[in-house]
Amino acid sequence: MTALIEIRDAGVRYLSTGQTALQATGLTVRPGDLTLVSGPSGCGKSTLLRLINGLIPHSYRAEVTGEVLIGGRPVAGRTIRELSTVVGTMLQDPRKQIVGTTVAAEIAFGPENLGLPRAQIRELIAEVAGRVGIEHLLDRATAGLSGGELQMVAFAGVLAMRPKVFVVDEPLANLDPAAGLRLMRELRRFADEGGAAVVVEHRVEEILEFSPTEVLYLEEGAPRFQGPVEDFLRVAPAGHVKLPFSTLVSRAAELPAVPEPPKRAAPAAAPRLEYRGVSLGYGDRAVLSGVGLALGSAERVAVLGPNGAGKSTLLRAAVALITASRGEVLVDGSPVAARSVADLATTFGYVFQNPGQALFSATVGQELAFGPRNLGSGPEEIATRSREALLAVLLDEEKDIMDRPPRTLSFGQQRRLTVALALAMRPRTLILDEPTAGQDLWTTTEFMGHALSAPSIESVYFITHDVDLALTYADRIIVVDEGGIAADASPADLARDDGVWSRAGLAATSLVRAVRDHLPGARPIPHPFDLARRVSLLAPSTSSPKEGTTPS
Ligand SMILES: Nc1ncnc2c1ncn2[C@@H]1O[C@H](COP(=O)(O)OP(=O)(O)OP(=O)(O)O)[C@@H](O)[C@H]1O
Ligand SMILES: Nc1ncnc2c1ncn2[C@@H]1O[C@H](COP(=O)(O)OP(=O)(O)OP(=O)(O)O)[C@@H](O)[C@H]1O
Repeated sequence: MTALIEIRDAGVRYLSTGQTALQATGLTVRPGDLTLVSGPSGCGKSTLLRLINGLIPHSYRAEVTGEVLIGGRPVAGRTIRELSTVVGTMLQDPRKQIVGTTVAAEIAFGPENLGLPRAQIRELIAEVAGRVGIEHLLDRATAGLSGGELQMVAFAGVLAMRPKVFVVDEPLANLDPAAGLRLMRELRRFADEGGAAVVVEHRVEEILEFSPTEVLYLEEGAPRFQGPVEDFLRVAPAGHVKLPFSTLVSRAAELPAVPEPPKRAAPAAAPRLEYRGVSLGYGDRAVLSGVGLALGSAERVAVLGPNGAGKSTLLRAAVALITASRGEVLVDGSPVAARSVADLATTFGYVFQNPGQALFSATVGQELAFGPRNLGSGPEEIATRSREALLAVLLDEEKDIMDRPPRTLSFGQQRRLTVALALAMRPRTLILDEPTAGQDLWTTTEFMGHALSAPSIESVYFITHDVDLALTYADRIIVVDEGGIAADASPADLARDDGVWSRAGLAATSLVRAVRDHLPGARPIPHPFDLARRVSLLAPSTSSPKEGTTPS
């Protein structure tokens, strides 16, 4: 049987930086395969996908060695257009691939280019939208969709092209658990029907039930493990990929210990952010109504909820990116509308879901200087702030970082850069929309730890679909659903509240199940900051001998 993808001893060096991003990598994908690619942020996962879909060398200037065959034929000499009929790609940032102004037009775009008759296209739109659960969005403008909605629309657009192979770059970060499940089911079905899928994902636990055929684990651009998933679970670096809780417990001794960042008591009497009877929406689309909520100045608050529920909308109001149609939003006790831009910028460091919305300078150095310069900082002060911020997000050692154009960083590195931009303003509260997208577990733990230890930071409010991240980092979890605040509780109480959990479509991950089983009624998960503590607190009796080491 001809392999759909055959990569032999491939290497990639980007010409813009001279950096080798991939070396000595091989991969064979046959019909029926679902291949999982994992590895730390910046290890070369997206680079590998770009080799498969032809973006390298067509759209990125790069020196390529080795051999890449798609559908049995070398990619060299084939156009991206031709390759796109074989390989369907879902990028990490869906905004980069959506061309249709409405959702229906987006799904129709590929089939129209393939010259399919109108009636068939109409049927295809209905079928694909039904399969991925976006029928209700068909008439919507793509410009006004939430991050997760957009991701599913991009997926539907690719599905409608009927490719032979799907390559999907970190699909789960922006999706609520139900949508993630729908997407993974479609990919499995796609493979079972004779296609194949290559999925880049850190959240290994969530891919396991879809029986990946093979795992390729990259580190610093080279394969460190390649083989069956059962073997991978034994040797995978436990601090880097999200493994099932039982696997973590059995390998607790290997987990990195990261100290919990200091908490600074807040002298302020008023909450940092308060909503009094607040309604928010876009034009005549009401999203949230009658919200009453007070977030403290020294709290770590996670915001969970389904795609499109209004999580980003809620927090955008903190920095006046959206104005309440009713009620009042207060910052440190006074109306947000009355506060100056500079004042808001030093109160809240706001990090968008999509780095493209925040990065616009020619180099990382200019990007970092922009905010502090507007606050009146001089060159020395700017240099100090930039250095500190890069250190906090683990980008200080990246080659020639200050002179690099931001677009030459990996997606995860770009996301961390946007956190650095916020930190350079020395805000008191960080607001992070999906902080873990593009980040492996170790990077997340480290950079969240560093960021929260930054001297100015008193509190952090973060939006996430990663239930475990919310359980381990937050003091308090807020669930946004059905136009309002559906729950507001401590992580431990919320984990045990089966009602909210299923109503809001949250995933009962293996950690959630462990909380429910191991510590009935106790006050558990006292936001154990690091994994080792989390494991020891939840299952003190089960630490077993070290099994395997890092993959080799
Ligand atoms: N600029 C906009 N114009 C019109 N509607 C919008 C706009 N931005 C968001 N919406 C709609 O408002 C609702 C809430 O969007 P929001 O981005 O707050 O959701 P979210 O909970 O953050 O979702 P996700 O988990 O997918 O990021 C969605 O139905 C979305 O389609
Ligand atoms: N266009 C580019 N030009 C130069 N260097 C690049 C470019 N894109 C990525 N790199 C570099 O190549 C390396 C691999 O990047 P890649 O995007 O493949 O990583 P990744 O594993 O997908 O990361 P992430 O999980 O953070 O998205 C990184 O060091 C990155 O900085």
